[in-house]
Amino acid sequence: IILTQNDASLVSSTKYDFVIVGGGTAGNVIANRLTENPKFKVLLLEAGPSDAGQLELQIPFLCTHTTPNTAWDWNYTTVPQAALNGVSISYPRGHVLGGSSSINCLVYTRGSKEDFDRYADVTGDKGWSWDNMLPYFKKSERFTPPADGHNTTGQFDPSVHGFNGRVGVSLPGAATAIDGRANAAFDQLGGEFQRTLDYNSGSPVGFGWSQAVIGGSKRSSSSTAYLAPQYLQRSNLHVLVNSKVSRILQTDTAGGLPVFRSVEFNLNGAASSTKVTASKELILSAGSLNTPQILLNSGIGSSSTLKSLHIKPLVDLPDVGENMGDHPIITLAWTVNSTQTYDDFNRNTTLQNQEIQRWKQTGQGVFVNGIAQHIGFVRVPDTSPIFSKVGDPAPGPGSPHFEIFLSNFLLGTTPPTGNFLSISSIMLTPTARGNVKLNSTNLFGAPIIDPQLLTGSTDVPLLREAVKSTLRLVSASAWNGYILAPVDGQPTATATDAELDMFISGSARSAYHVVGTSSMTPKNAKTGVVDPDLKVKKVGGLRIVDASVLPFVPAGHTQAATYALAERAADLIKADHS
Ligand SMILES: Cc1cc2nc3c(=O)[nH]c(=O)nc-3n(C[C@H](O)[C@H](O)[C@H](O)COP(=O)(O)OP(=O)(O)OC[C@H]3O[C@@H](n4cnc5c(N)ncnc54)[C@H](O)[C@@H]3O)c2cc1C
Repeated sequence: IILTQNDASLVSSTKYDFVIVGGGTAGNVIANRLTENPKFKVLLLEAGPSDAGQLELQIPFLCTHTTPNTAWDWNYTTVPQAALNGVSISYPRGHVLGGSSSINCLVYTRGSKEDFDRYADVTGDKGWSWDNMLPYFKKSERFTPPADGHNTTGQFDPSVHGFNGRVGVSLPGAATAIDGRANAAFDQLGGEFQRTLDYNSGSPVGFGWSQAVIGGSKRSSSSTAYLAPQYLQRSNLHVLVNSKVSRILQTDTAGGLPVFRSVEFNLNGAASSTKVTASKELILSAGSLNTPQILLNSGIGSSSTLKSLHIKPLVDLPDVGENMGDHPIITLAWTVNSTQTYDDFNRNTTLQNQEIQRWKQTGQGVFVNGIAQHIGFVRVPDTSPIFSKVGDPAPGPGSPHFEIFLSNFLLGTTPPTGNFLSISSIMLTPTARGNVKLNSTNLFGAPIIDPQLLTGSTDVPLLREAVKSTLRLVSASAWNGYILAPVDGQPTATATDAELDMFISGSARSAYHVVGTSSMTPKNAKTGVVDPDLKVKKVGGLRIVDASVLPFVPAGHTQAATYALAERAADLIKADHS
């Protein structure tokens, strides 16, 4: 049941087996799976509001309207980014039930087999390998016919998908004016643009139809999927929204280790805090930025840094908040000779409202689609000079270095007139590592976020390859008569590397795929924050289950990996308490 402010005393007087901090992508999976056992009493604490009834969170096309500067976003900003001409960039995170899965851009990509095999290698736990994780991808997924009911034969590989899980995943539900030309361009050019049946098979290289977290015509989030009414009816699940956890507290000592099973939270911004204690485990699922913030505020982190902030160090774990990995993204755009793009739906509120009515009444139309119709993954050849000094940052020879996706509109701020095609590239194998730290003047306010985007030695060269590849894609004759001109200031095929690099430093941003700030390392390793079973090192009673535990960002948008890791985590937790 979703509790209200009036139920605070019920929470204080209930004995919970598990308390989960953060009702986001991963946290709701854990809440759902643990309460499958009627003997477990679970409290889920979410800082943001409920997502119920919010159209912008439900309509796939409106995903770009959910952030920044909304009540559903933590509205974070990074520190100035040296490789981005010193600008501070907006860094959204979901602040609502469902977390970032309620506000993200819905793209469903898993990464490569080798990403997961590398997780297994670096943690010493084969459980994180692709072969072991594929059943968890399938367990979380409910592959669903697209809204327009078109024949999807040959557009995906059913053998790698789940059809009975929780999160709806679907191919595009409305055809767009660029579909035919995009497919023709892939086929004309071949090579790096070769098509693949399904990039979610573990071997992503190739281009195909986009897959998005859409069930029917609606966004499928961890809230709509894992906290659907039939699960919220469970009497052993209490969900408290508008409840911001400030820190966790040591409850006792076991086996020489401090045990942390209590949390302190403030309901609806109240000045006084409430405390609850889990009898079995506390699970932090506050995401890659807030999980380390909570740990640090609780005295778990680098002891010397904590001392300098006048926080009593309780557990020395210097890697808390370090090892941050994220994907840089850059979007190119062209004006096009068509009135069939989606730009008018972004700039004209009358048209937008008409389309919202159509979506509500029929579940059809433009708004059933997310941001991309086609997605492809490209691997830079092994012989590239980029790799000659430092080697290939990809986890293996079957993994891509960048992703390209096509949008039938200008992805970014829509100008008053014009029709556009956008092609965005995401550099998938960053070696830059950033960090998140407490803000010394406001420990519980926004943390200091520094992803250090594009500062790894192969980062700019690989993003430059992505831009070159995009320029080759638009050179296909399939676009003749359609693409008119690049938008102002954008490089063309004759640009030098120096010109491309200038464009990159002026235009690259984050794809918001931040991971790694509570990294998994082998049991007994001196580095890292959690063991491969996601238990926090050097303490008892505490696990972390969210994207922050992934030691490397996978070659894909990060929600699919987060769902799968949370599904496995739920099994690990259940097994420990069976
Ligand atoms: C704008 C945007 C677009 C994206 N687009 C895509 C995409 O298209 N495809 C894709 O796969 N991935 C995308 N991502 C990334 C993906 O959504 C995230 O990697 C993933 O959802 C992270 O899941 P999580 O469980 O780690 O954290 P989250 O889902 O962010 O959950 C953390 C939850 O904890 C809550 N919380 C935090 N601190 C506290 C506290 N102190 N007390 C109580 N609760 C707290 C938060 O409010 C939130 O609900 C996008 C992300 C963003 C921000």
